[in-house]
Amino acid sequence: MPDTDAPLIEARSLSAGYGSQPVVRDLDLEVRPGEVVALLGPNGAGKTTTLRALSGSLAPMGGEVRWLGEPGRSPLHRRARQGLAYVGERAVFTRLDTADNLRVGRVRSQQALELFPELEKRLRTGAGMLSGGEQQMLSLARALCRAPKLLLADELSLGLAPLVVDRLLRAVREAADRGLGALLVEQHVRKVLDIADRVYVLHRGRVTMTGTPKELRGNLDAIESSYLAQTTAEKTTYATD
Ligand SMILES: Nc1ncnc2c1ncn2[C@@H]1O[C@H](COP(=O)(O)OP(=O)(O)OP(=O)(O)O)[C@@H](O)[C@H]1O
Repeated sequence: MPDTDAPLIEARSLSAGYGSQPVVRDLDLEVRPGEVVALLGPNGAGKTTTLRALSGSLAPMGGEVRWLGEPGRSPLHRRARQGLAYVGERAVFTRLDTADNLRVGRVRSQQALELFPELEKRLRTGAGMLSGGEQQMLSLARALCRAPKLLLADELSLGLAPLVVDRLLRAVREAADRGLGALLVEQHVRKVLDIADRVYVLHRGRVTMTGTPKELRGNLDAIESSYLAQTTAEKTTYATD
């Protein structure tokens, strides 16, 4: 009998990067069905690189990624057919209207509207004219309505208003409650901890903390100040350049 709780995706001692330079080193991480996992860390920590290596769009430099229990590399398009959804920057066709964006994504409008009724009055609006939040609802609807097994999402809420962030995160939580596994890279630390089951904190390419949100709550200030420290360090570097 198949193990329904088996990890959808697993990284074991994963190293990944660009050229000969690893950005992420010795990373162990997994996502199981029904759980929302948050991947946190300051700018440049290697979060996007991790997602790219997990998705199959970046080859590991060391260690391995197992997708649906299988080791070895398969390209993103094949993983997509097998149930992996990747939502990065607002992935909408700006010259098409909302309804056509859904059609191209092979999603029925009705199904998308059940997820985000807000889009109903925007079905005939060009996606380029939608607000950032509406564009991200459209991207997420296209991903979730195809009933993926695993969602990898890179900063879903970048630059969006807090209420819209809540709305998007709630949609992911509800999909996870129906069996989706989700790995979310998020800058909204406190908001994502409200919906996450587990958290990994990445710093300079290594996991520095992992646990449940409850276990990490005591370290929230340290996590957030590592983001600020990064920003301050960058500013300092620029100032002395
Ligand atoms: N295509 C690339 N080629 C070379 N180096 C890259 C490339 N993409 C990212 N990097 C470098 O890898 C490091 C980690 O970047 P990555 O985007 O994974 O971090 P991140 O944690 O997602 O940060 P951010 O929150 O700023 O997106 C950075 O130093 C970045 O400059």
